Amino acid sequence: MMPVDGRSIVTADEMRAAEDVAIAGGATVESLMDRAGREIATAVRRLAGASPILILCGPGNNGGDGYVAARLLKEAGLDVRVAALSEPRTEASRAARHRWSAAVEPFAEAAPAPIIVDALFGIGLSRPLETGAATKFAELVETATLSIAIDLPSGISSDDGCILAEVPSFDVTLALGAVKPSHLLQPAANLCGKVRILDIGVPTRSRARVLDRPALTPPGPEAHKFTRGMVAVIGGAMPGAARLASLAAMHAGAGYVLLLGDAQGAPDAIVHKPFYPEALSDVRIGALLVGPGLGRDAEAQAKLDAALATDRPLVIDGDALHLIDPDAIKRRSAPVILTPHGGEFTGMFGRSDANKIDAARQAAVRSGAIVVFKGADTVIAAPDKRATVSRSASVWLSTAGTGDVLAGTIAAVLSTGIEPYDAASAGVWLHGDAARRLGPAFVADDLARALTAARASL
Ligand SMILES: NC(=O)C1=CN([C@@H]2O[C@H](COP(=O)(O)OP(=O)(O)OC[C@H]3O[C@@H](n4cnc5c(N)ncnc54)[C@H](O)[C@@H]3O)[C@@H](O)[C@H]2O)[C@H](O)CC1
Ligand SMILES: [K+]
Repeated sequence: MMPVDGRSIVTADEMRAAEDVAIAGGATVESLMDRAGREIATAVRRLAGASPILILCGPGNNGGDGYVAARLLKEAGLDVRVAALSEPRTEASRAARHRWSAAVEPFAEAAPAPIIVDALFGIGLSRPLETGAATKFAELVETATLSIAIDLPSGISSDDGCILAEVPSFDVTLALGAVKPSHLLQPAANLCGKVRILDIGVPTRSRARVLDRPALTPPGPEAHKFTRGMVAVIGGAMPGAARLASLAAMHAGAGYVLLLGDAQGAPDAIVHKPFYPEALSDVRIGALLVGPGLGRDAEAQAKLDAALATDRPLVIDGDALHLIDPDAIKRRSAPVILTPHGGEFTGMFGRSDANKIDAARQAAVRSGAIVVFKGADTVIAAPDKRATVSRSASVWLSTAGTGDVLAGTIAAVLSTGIEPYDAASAGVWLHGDAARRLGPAFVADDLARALTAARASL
């Protein structure tokens, strides 16, 4: 059972293509299923101990994996029952069913068990479970002491984070071969519990990955405040937001933070001046941040235009996202990172039918910028189609000012001169780690200060 951080995210089609490559290389569906079943049995044994197990098998190869695992767990001496939703319909799952020598209970009549293993549907789910089956399924999962989904909780579609019918939430999901988008994208991700990957011997390729702990180096002995990174934050109508972003930039490791606006109450370490456009052309500025609390009036627009006119790397957040034309960003030669939440994203790029990963990619291609599409399932995408998805963030991040903190954090990392996509990813990681450290009910100021500990942990 492998943790998911840093691993590739593959769609159902990419998984099937990987399976085809393995089969062209000499594997068979049966051999892949045997391997998957063996890995599942080992994982379930580790998780379940000696408790009685009920495995729910569906008609496809997900069900086939369930029959193989059931046989191996029974051979290992465990108390295992199988209930099937219908007869197996694929050749491999029929063969696996055939090798299960004990009874197969009708699904509708299956008695509960402490351990439930869901092998009803995996990446092949194409429509919601029928109402009766969905109700029975929820009952069995909810009364179990431990519920384990094989590949995906049955009822969620693999690639878009959507829940097709009411699906109970699981304690553990064992992703076969690789994580799929719905293990990370909301609302489906919330039903998966802990996600672990089982190696089934099918190598996968993808340009999408799960966010991993970044490799940021500490300052060297020759470092000074400007080589550590200088961040300039443009203040506006709501000065608290820019102050918060400045505070975050300091705690995320910037060497010098210049706040161009009202700095009342900000720490003395933050240098402050009234806004003047020429200040933005200082060649020592490693990252310019515009947007938090900027306002949306003519003055705000003028400040944004001044920022866009410089050749400094730029983070655009909050109000500035409402003022900017995404197609205009492409004309800039220096890097741009956009940090929209859902509403800002739709406002800028319109509604998209694509999943959140592809929507962020399309926005990155259109704007030529790195797009940080925020949420509990933040996606970072680059114009070259690289994408990184953050594991579910702390629910306590849903409080005022945390977006300003993220923007300041990303600006701090960007100011050190590292590649913008890596800077955005590292910023998202530091922000999430700071939130994890704080636990419940923190305020954005605490979050900014907790970045010191997050940064120190790298
Ligand atoms: N990808 C791999 O390398 C391996 C995957 N394995 C496992 O196989 C499943 C995918 O199997 P597949 O047969 O394609 O799909 P499912 O088992 O998810 O089920 C599809 C099956 O069910 C029918 N169906 C779809 N939705 C419903 C519904 N709501 N109600 C009733 N019937 C439905 C559909 O028509 C099909 O007949 C993957 O997740 C892994 O678990 C291999 O075992 C190992 C290699
Ligand atoms: K399943």
